[in-house]
Amino acid sequence: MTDTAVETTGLGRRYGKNWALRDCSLRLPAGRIAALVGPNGAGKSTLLHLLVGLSQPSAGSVTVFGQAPGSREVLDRIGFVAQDTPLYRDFTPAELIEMGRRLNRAFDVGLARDRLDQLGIAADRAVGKMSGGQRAQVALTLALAKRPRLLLLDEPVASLDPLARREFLQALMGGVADEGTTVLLSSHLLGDLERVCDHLIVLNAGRVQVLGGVEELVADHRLLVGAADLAPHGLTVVQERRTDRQASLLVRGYDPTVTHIDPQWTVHDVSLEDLVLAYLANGAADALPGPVGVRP
Ligand SMILES: Nc1ncnc2c1ncn2[C@@H]1O[C@H](COP(=O)(O)OP(=O)(O)OP(=O)(O)O)[C@@H](O)[C@H]1O
Repeated sequence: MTDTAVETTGLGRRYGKNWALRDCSLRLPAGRIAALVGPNGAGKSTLLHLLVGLSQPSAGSVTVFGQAPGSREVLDRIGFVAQDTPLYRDFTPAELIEMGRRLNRAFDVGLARDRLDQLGIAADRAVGKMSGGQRAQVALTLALAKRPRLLLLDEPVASLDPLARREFLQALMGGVADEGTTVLLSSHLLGDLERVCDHLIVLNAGRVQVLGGVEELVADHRLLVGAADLAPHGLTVVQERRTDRQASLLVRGYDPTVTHIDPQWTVHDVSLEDLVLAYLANGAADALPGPVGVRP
């Protein structure tokens, strides 16, 4: 038994000349709910596919619970909901549940049926005739019924309405809190992620840009606002915005006992959304474990 769910070292995946993922080194402790965030084309699906063994590394290495991805033993422990929730469209949920039971040794048929019942999703209707949101719920149900130790979700809530999204995330939280499941959840909906995730991975242009616990990261950043001509110096600035008179600086590692700022300047907490957007806007800044870094 290992307390590390996912570990990658120098992991890279290239398509032709282009690196979809480069030099990715990260560790995801077991039991965490991690947000995987980044702009379109940042490499999120590529990373998830490498973890499931659907794609092979071009460089570096990856382990899931200490083993190479793709083996039967590892696959038994992973639930994966791919982007656009591909399901056999002519099949009904009842048939998909039966297929899940035959393919997975630990498949929980009762859990799957009960969950669909609660959601009011008919077990005997072809999934191809369902709405995108209902299909997403069926796909999540099948993944949860595997009782996975690692749940990988590639933009699972994109097609859900706000109520369904909340239900989905609550079910996710409930399910994983009971079971201690590790979750890696790719999404563009930063507000949702802030509520459910305790760990953050930001990918930008194929690289890991930010990595760490959400609480620690949020606590380590501040927004400083004040007159532009009195702007403080010597701070690690992630993003700077200026008008003629005013400046606002999103900074990392601000310590009021060390850095003096003008009393007219104000200091504000940041949300996870502020933090992620600031890093994405400044591709040269990063917040990785280890020394504060600005890449050459
Ligand atoms: N099979 C493939 N063949 C060629 N290029 C690919 C392939 N899969 C992904 N890519 C490229 O790799 C890069 C990363 O793609 P990926 O799908 O991992 O991004 P993403 O972060 O999941 O994006 P999105 O948020 O749009 O889903 C993109 O430039 C994409 O065009």
